[in-house]
Amino acid sequence: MSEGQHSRLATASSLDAGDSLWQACVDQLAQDLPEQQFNTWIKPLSAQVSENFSKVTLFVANRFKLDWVRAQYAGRIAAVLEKLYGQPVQLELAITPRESGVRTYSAPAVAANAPVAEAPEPEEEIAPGGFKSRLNTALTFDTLVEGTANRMARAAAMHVSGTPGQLYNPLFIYGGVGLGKTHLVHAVGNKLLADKPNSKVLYIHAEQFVSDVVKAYQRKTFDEFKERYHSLDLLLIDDVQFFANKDRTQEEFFNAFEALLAKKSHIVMTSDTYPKGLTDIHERLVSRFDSGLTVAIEPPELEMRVAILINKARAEGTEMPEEVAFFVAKNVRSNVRELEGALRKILAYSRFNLKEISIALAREALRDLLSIQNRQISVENIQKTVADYYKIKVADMYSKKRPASIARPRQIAMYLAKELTQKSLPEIGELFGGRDHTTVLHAVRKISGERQQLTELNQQLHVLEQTLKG
Ligand SMILES: Nc1ncnc2c1ncn2[C@@H]1O[C@H](COP(=O)(O)OP(=O)(O)OP(=O)(O)O)[C@@H](O)[C@H]1O
Repeated sequence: MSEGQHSRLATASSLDAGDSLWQACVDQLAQDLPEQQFNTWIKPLSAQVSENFSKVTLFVANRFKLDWVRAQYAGRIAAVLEKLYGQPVQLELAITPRESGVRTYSAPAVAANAPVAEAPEPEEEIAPGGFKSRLNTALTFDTLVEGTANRMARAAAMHVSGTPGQLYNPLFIYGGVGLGKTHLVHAVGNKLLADKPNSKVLYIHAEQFVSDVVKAYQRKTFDEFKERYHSLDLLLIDDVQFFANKDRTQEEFFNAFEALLAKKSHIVMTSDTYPKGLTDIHERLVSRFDSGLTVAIEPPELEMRVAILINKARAEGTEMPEEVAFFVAKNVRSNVRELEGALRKILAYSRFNLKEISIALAREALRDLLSIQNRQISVENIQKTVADYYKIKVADMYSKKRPASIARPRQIAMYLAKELTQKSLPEIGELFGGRDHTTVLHAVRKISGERQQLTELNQQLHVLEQTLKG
């Protein structure tokens, strides 16, 4: 890299780099701290990073929080910043000025299933007439990379945003954490508002709906509540699994649901599981969830992960070489949120060290993450986890027995071994009692084909993958 490139990096991107440093720190803390602590104390912080990154000022809402963050977290935050930056960083805490003109960086929404009350307020789109849609305008179809994993869900969502109230009502989108469900529903709302700005669109997290019901109940304002919800053209509701065990909420949602469908308004829902997999939700609601179109979003496949990395890096003003994207995509497999975290670490690392992005740099920036992965996912671990899950003996993974009750879990374990480790087909065959690589290939193809067709198998694989990834 030339001298000129050095100074360009150091100056032109110093604001972005400050942003990246703080975001990388937040990502690390999200992994290190219990979710509750992270959401309460770290996520609401905003940071101001000095020009040369030697000083970071954190802004906290009030004196009480300032004292608490200083006592409980300042040391830890400083240590993470130092590790990321490679030099000691001076940390200061301050109370957020009321009319602050300073540019600060807020924590991104990194933690899964964060309680809505503590989530950062989304940018609110005020449609004519003053209706607040609560949409995040950054989450559009344009910024959502398409791949096999989300093709169907994306196509259905596109269709709904173009002609709401007709086909696929309700649209029920399900999948594991960080796979883009929230992004997709915001995209539906943003597209509809772009096409028809007078539409009444509302995005709401299921927990917020629960809390609206509780408030309406306490304040006896059910008429307003009903008017608000029943008058919508498009209701986007995220994470409906949170309705479990909330009877009153389920009743109100049922009413809203019926009212909206009757007037041909559209409902788009997301959940971490398919409707019949939901627990503690009334049957009449579950059957309605399933009465339109139910589509899954799968974990992104390799090519899609590569494309996501390259696109997101470009959006940050950086070209990520394809081989680096491939290296990262091979190693970070579980979901898009983790990919984003890995990308932020790499960008921050490259900016602070004034080094171009390469595989060596990515390996260095992600060393903690890679070592955790290498430690956790081994073929032995997969065999044990799958055997436990299907209640067979680990020894059956190597045995020659063929009854379906044993052969199938064995095929599932082979499939997972191919998916989650770097081992080749012959190596996997060897670890499964010296089987031929064609046997492994057959298992991998069979299970991945069936996974597309059989919801129950897909669900079991999701559970196994989550378990193995820790
Ligand atoms: N296909 C994609 N292309 C680009 N960005 C994506 C894609 N899928 C997900 N993302 C990004 O990944 C992050 C996580 O996605 P999102 O919050 O939508 O996940 P989710 O499925 O709703 O997860 P959770 O269940 O944890 O809420 C977001 O920043 C989102 O923009």
